Amino acid sequence: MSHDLFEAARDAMARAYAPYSKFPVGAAIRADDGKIYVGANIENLSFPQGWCAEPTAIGNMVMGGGRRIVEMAVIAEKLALCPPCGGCRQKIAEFAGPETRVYLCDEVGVQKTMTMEELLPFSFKTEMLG
Ligand SMILES: O=c1ccn([C@H]2C[C@H](O)[C@@H](CO)O2)c(=O)[nH]1
Ligand SMILES: [Zn+2]
Repeated sequence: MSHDLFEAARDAMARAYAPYSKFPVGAAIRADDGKIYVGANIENLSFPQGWCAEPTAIGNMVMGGGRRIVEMAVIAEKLALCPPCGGCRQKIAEFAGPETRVYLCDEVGVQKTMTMEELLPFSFKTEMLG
């Protein structure tokens, strides 16, 4: 992964709105249009109404004209690694393939690389709709 994706995720993390958890998360997507789309978690006083960094980045990608995730970086301030939560894995999978790589980063750089198949094995597939 090139350094620009990591730096984009780190910059996005700095813009997180996480006054309740104090757990800022940043995400950066390199999309099929060649652009980088970023997101951070955005919390709410009504706690369940807040959302994760990954869907912010996905929303920015879709609205910006990107359609597929080529690769993605996720970073959190307080953990060595921030594995995407279950809901985020399903959301990422919608725009990714089994070999799409997700880079789990700390403030130094990429610490772990995972494929979507590793993050979300035996996932619900469109074929199952019949
Ligand atoms: O994959 C994840 C997991 C958690 N969070 C956010 C949600 C919440 O604002 C904070 C603490 O759970 O971290 C993310 O952004 N992405
Ligand atoms: Zn999540």
